[in-house]
Amino acid sequence: MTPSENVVVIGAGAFGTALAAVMALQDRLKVTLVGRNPALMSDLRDLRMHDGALPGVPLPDALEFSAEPDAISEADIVLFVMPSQAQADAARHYAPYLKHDAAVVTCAKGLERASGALLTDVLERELSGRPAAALSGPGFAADIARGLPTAMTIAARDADLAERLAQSLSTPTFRLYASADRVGVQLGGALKNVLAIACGIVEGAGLGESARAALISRGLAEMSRLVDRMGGKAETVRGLSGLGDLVLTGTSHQSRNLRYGIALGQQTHNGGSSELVEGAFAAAVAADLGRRQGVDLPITNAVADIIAEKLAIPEAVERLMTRPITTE
Ligand SMILES: NC(=O)C1=CN([C@@H]2O[C@H](COP(=O)(O)OP(=O)(O)OC[C@H]3O[C@@H](n4cnc5c(N)ncnc54)[C@H](OP(=O)(O)O)[C@@H]3O)[C@@H](O)[C@H]2O)C=CC1
Ligand SMILES: O=C(CO)COP(=O)(O)O
Repeated sequence: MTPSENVVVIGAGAFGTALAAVMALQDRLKVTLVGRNPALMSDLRDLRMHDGALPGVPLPDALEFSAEPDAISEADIVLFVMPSQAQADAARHYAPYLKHDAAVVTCAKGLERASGALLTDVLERELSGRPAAALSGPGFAADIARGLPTAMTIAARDADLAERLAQSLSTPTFRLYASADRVGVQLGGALKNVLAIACGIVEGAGLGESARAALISRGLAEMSRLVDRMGGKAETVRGLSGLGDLVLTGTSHQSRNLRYGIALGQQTHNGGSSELVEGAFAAAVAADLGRRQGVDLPITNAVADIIAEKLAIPEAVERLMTRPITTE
């Protein structure tokens, strides 16, 4: 079958490689993984393995690799899969090579540190207003790349675009749901990382499983309040990108955010992790957003203060537990 759509995934880390690998198994898609390191891209092409990002996972023969920015020039759909704080730079770098009608999708989970902006707004700012979609939800790169069943959400302001992207990019093992709530989907993805750190702190400090359940539940309430205030739908946070991803990363040791929180809770964190921990950036940004929007985010604020070493864990627990009694 001749592929009917051309997909480029920019960012050859764990998630970018996993998305490219699962999509390249579909005959209807021509998929290219674009990275910025020519030696790595050449190795991936030759070895069909990315041991640095996805050890032991073979990459499909149909997947193409490039380190050249003009590899995106024929793409119908371009996925930006680098850390949140690199999205603006990457968009600026690749903008001159984008086809005029290409759909662009951010696959990072976070907020821009300098502005507090959602990443779809960052892409639209850097790409002259071209409409951007966001992909988020529960799915570890290793699970996706191994073909384990996963479901995520793709959100665009235009519901037709979200549905078209969900149809195009879904596979028999990687199922996408369409949403028109970009705000809810992206705040869910950014805040769940902060709450996963909170769950890790609870685990690392030995505060118990009951405390973790309370955090997940009250964390979800916090997410809903911010989403509502920012113009999204509170019900979105009960979906894949809120509750789904919070349950996954708040309980699984595969999560880098959870592991970072555990190290904080055990007081073994040495401040210098080489892993990407999106929630460590998002905590302060979300806390600031909450203050500016007048939204109460007690768990997020506590995580931000613990990371900034302004608050010790026992004080954080006392602060959360002695808040005025209220209704649920
Ligand atoms: N891993 C996972 O399971 C999931 C991750 N995500 C999200 O995906 C995003 C990326 O995470 P992940 O892939 O795990 O991270 P990794 O650390 O594995 O990879 C990040 C990749 O981004 C590349 N990169 C960094 N800056 C730029 C830039 N300016 N231009 C182009 N490429 C750049 C890096 O390239 P280089 O090596 O050259 O520095 C690297 O290949 C995060 O926001 C994360 O939350 C979402 C769902 C699942
Ligand atoms: O977002 C993820 C899975 O949905 C990955 O979580 P971590 O970034 O915490 O590893």
